Amino acid sequence: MPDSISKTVLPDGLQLAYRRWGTGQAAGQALLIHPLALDGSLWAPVAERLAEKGFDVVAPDCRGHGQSGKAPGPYSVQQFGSDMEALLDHLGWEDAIVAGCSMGGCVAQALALAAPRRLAGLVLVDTTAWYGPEAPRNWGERADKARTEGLAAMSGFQATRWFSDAWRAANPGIVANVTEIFVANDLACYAASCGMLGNADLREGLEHVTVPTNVIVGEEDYATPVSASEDLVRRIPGATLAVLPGARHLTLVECPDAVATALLDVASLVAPAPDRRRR
Ligand SMILES: O=C(O)CC1=CCC(=O)O1
Repeated sequence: MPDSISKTVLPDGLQLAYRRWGTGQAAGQALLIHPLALDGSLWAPVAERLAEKGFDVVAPDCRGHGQSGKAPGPYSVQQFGSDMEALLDHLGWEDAIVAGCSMGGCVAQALALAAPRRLAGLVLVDTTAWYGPEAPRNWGERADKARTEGLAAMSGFQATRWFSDAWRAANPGIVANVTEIFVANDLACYAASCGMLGNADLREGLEHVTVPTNVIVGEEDYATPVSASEDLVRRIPGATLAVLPGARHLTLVECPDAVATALLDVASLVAPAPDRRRR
């Protein structure tokens, strides 16, 4: 369980909710950004492992998600990234190791491009820099399906995208919890988030990322396949790739040990604070 659930007010007046583990601990600071139509609670298994190692960990609910304000769209990954920067300001964190899964990975990249000094390290989990030329149409169709059929009708499709067959069979309670979070989404915010991903293109500028970066992906991820992670590794100087055998899209839930290890590995490469300030 997180130590607390808090809210801050963003510059446009919207409330941003966040969970925090290991409050004030000094081993490092980690900001964890969740996937589409889910919330910061998805990071709990990873956050608990980091807090056990002395990290101060925060996982927000992005705008339009979870307990954060339901601003109308359109949304952009740049807006979500600037929300994260406002959260860092609120926390008094000059920088943090920033990890994002799927949509959260796109937001983490947007933050890295817009405000590179706010990152001490970067961990990109089951994500992509670009969903490809068909993305606006594909994500538009996903939003239309949600509007016409409702999110509950999509939950079976989502569960098979999120988790491997064996893991779903072994963990029905967790699958039910994640599905419950998905189904509770505000439809307009879900559609705006789909539109955001359809338009997201973070490819330009990733060659300038200088912080230690780990990219991690499930071997069976067909939402953001291994090739998308390989592309990230080609673009980001010095980035390393871990492919998790047998796992699918939500490795933060399916393989929390591996994802926590990816964060700790990045933390071990982070320069001391005075050197980071000089960047
Ligand atoms: O495609 C999916 O269903 C999964 C997904 C895409 C973006 C995200 O955050 O989750």
